[in-house]
Amino acid sequence: MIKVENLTKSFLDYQRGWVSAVGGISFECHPGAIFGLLGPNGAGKTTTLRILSTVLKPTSGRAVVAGYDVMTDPEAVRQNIGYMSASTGIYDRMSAWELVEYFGRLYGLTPARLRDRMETIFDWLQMNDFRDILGSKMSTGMKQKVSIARTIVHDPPVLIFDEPTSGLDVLVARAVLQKIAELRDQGKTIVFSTHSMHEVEKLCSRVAIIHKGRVQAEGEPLELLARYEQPDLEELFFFLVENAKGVEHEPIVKTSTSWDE
Ligand SMILES: Nc1ncnc2c1ncn2[C@@H]1O[C@H](COP(=O)(O)OP(=O)(O)OP(=O)(O)O)[C@@H](O)[C@H]1O
Repeated sequence: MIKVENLTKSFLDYQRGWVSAVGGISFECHPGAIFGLLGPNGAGKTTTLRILSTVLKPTSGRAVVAGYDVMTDPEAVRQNIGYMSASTGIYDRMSAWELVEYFGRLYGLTPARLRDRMETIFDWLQMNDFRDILGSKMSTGMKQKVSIARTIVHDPPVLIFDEPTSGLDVLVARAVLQKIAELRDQGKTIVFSTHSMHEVEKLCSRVAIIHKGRVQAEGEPLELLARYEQPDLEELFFFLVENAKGVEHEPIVKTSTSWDE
């Protein structure tokens, strides 16, 4: 499961001073459930997910993923998650099979276990027709399937998807959402970020609406509509964004051209 407590992250940006990208986010997500982070551009979704996947260190607060603290046990966290970001790449000169195999080896799977996992995944994602196609020749839909395959090859209990349908046509997006729902039904703990209220309605058992680095509301979608007396998620979203409280940017305290990554 995932437990996030009062997580914050600030960056030093030489034009804006200290930017508080995440200003005290808390939530929990359990096995067999999908937790959605819904927010506009710059809300702090990617930063939160990058902390959960140990790419970034938090400024303060705590995040426990699959039983391991991201600060004190990042290696164990990485073994237990699959993280798919917008830049989860496909290599032009590797075939679908070679790429997934390569990531399986990086995760330390034995040859027999890796072979078994790959046969299962290639069947499940219907990738057998393009096993030997190079990345440079793949369609967007094929690439997205390979990205999912490389994310789950080591069968991690926790999956983190950063805007997994961004830039996809409706057919490919629908197929991706269907597979995420099936992973949930297999008992995975899933957190994903999106701009799409429709995706939240379809998939998420709980959602945090994030704006200006803060959780503006968190709960079950239907319960949130009742709590804020809004007719649908779209109205709720605009209501919360219009009334959002944010984290103020602190003034520049020193000059720097480096970003705190
Ligand atoms: N490395 C960095 N240095 C400085 N500021 C950063 C850095 N990374 C993110 N930010 C700032 O933090 C804020 C939150 O960014 P983040 O990428 O987490 O938002 P997001 O919700 O994922 O948005 P999007 O939907 O556009 O990806 C933004 O103001 C962004 O400019």
